[in-house]
Amino acid sequence: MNRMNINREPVITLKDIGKSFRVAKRAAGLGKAFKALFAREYKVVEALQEISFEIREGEIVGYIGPNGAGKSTTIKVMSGILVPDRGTCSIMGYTPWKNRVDYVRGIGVVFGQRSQLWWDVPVIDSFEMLRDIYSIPFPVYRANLDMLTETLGLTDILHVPVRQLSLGQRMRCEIAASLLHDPKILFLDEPTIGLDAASKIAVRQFIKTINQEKGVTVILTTHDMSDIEALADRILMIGRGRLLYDGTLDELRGRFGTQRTLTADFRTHPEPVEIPGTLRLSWTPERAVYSMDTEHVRIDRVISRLSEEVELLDVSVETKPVDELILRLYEEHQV
Ligand SMILES: Nc1ncnc2c1ncn2[C@@H]1O[C@H](COP(=O)(O)OP(=O)(O)OP(=O)(O)O)[C@@H](O)[C@H]1O
Repeated sequence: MNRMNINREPVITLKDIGKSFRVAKRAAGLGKAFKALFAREYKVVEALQEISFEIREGEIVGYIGPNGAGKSTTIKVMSGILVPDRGTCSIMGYTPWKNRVDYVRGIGVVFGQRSQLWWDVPVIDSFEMLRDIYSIPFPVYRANLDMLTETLGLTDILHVPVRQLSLGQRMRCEIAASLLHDPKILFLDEPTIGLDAASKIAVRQFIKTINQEKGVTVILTTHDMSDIEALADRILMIGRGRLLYDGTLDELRGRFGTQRTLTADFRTHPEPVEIPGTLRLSWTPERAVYSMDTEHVRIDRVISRLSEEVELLDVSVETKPVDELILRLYEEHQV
């Protein structure tokens, strides 16, 4: 994210948004299932409970949480697809579900699990239809199409029907489709789901570019913490419908920041070495991995203690990977 691009005024403001769903209870057993035919029982799922946050223009925000936490529901509310039960939402001055026709001209939405492209026609035909739907002036459409074709590498696939595309190719087309009308805000719901490593990197790079060069504000839900690490330095974490964390990745690192993992390579030494104050995560005759809290034990002491026992060839020290930090946060909030 380019901090210079960030405007101080919030472009998105959610206040006390709540949404519940009434879902039919599944009856267990034949007798109960038969009874349920006549008297359906329902339970209420509190998908969102008093969700409040602000996002400023130019930010890239990672919206994370375990399965069923309420991420997609929030994106649906913010993109005007779903009306919440309570609370207010103002995005670029619009209430998404009230001024939907005007509002959608300013936003782009990509649901990784669902397509906005027409399945049986070539990609370019879907793009042309979107040009009509959004009444995009021809010069704007042409310029955006050229830019998107080049940066997302679409030249060879524009004339292929969507159903023949690989997942990575389709996702690049979905992202292009969401940006043809020059939206100021982009909602991405799991944009890298199922993609191979190269496609993930390409998608991430592109998101970064449009944020930096066009100032597009990006809200991204993902289960892939490398997406978060590569793109978002602000994280909103939701669990069981409640907002549980709002902070930067660096703040999160700082919170669990004294944890380190030490990996040592050495000449063959089959017997494991215990080092007080550390937890030995693995030991093979040539490699050992220890974790430790640097508040309680000094790394140089651990290394010198180890070198008394083995002939060290290489040592590396790492902070906890982001995946682990997030897991700790989930554990802390019991979600
Ligand atoms: N249309 C619906 N009808 C009934 N329940 C729903 C509906 N949509 C969502 N829910 C429920 O609301 C809760 C939040 O769902 P949501 O899809 O927002 O979670 P999520 O964080 O996006 O999860 P995932 O990571 O699994 O996609 C879940 O308990 C889900 O079952």
